[in-house]
Amino acid sequence: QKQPKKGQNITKLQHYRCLFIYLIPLILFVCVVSPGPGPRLSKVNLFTLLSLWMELFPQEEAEEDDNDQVRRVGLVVVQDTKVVGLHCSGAELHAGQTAIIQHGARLADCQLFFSRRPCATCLKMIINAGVGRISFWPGDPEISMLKPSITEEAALDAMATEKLKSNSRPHICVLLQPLAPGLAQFVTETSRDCDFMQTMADDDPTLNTEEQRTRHLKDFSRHFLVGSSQQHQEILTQMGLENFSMEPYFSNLRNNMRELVEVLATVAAGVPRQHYGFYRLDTLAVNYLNDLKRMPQEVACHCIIQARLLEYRTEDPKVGVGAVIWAKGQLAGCDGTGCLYLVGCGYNAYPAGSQYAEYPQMDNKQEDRQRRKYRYIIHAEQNALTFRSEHPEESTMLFVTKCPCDECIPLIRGAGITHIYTSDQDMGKDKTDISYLRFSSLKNIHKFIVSSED
Ligand SMILES: O=c1ccn([C@H]2C[C@H](O)[C@@H](COP(=O)(O)OP(=O)(O)OP(=O)(O)O)O2)c(=O)[nH]1
Repeated sequence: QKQPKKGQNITKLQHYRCLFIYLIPLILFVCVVSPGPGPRLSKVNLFTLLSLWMELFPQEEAEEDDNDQVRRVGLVVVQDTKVVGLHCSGAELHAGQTAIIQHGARLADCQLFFSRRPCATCLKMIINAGVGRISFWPGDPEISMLKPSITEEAALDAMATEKLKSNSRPHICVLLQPLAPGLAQFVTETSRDCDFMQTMADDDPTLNTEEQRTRHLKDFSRHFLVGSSQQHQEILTQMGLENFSMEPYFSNLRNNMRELVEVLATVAAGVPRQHYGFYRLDTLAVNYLNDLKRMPQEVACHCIIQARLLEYRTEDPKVGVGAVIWAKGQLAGCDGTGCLYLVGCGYNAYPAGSQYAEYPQMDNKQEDRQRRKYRYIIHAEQNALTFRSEHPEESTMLFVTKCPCDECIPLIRGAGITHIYTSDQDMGKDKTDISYLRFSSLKNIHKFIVSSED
């Protein structure tokens, strides 16, 4: 057997030394010094998740009857990649009809994300309004094929929908994407450590998200997934999606659907319920009942979870922030949201259109202040206010996952926000480039922070 020459061994040794001296520090530099953004939700998946979550918007009326064949639907209206409407079915109007009533001809060239394939009655009006693209979650459709079983009504609706689909100008499709690698794990970790959980864990160290997540997962799976593969394949075929009902597409589709439902359950579990809720900052217990009348706790939690979903589009490598603005109109009732309507929403990110790493990404631990992110990043509230689609005169509520900073307070006041729902993490802190000193003394705006009931 040929022995390696002495010189060859030295070369190998040098090679390994080079690896230690140059390569490993380089890898560490890339990972630690310039962390880059964590895994992000794709826009398509964010809109899909928001549509599923809108389907579960808390309702004043009795819960849906198990035998009712028309199922509730959530809907997200997107214009130029910005969310301009969040809707859900109410007692009288379906989500699609509500969007027509609220946006009318402004729906032209919008994209619609439905939590179920809409019924023919909604679809014909949506197509007529000139919508650009319609995407739906490929579970049981609005006119249920599962409840109680495929009846004449569901079959007729499926046929009419097919005809409308094939004759229409807008592209009607299923848009689902696999989650970015590592995102599920990232969502689990950040939900466990998010500001809402941390605030509560200070009072109650036994609090953990796992139990709540398991409960949500069970409920949401029952709601959004079709239990048996065979039934799901039948539904897809009835809806003209026979390609999806074949392998390997079918397994991929079910897997993507399951993953998204898991993300929704995890994010929702990051906002504690039961003994916790949003209470007025200055007079916590005194106004408890009044506050409940103003905004039911379930609705406040629902909106903050929308903001938490938006967080996962952040471009800040360290902290994601999401914000949603809703207003309370005069006319209650036609929509499943009562008299609430969306004003705008956003997350923290670098100026629209900028390239990755074009601007500094470091925090205030970086000594060179020029390399810090703060003068470049647009805050979640700033994006929500900039791209708001309505400018209401009435009660306007901001739901934001981080206490608004001093840079945002004058903007919030100037935009006429009347109520803020947030967490008190960082409140009162001054971190040189960003400070949170003005929120607690902000006057004439009702402030609610998450805390325990007592
Ligand atoms: O009202 C606010 C406040 C902050 N941000 C965003 C901007 C920025 O992207 C990030 C700053 O967060 P933080 O104050 O936590 O600073 P940090 O330096 O990232 O973290 P640390 O808490 O370690 O100082 O949060 C908002 O979107 N809205």
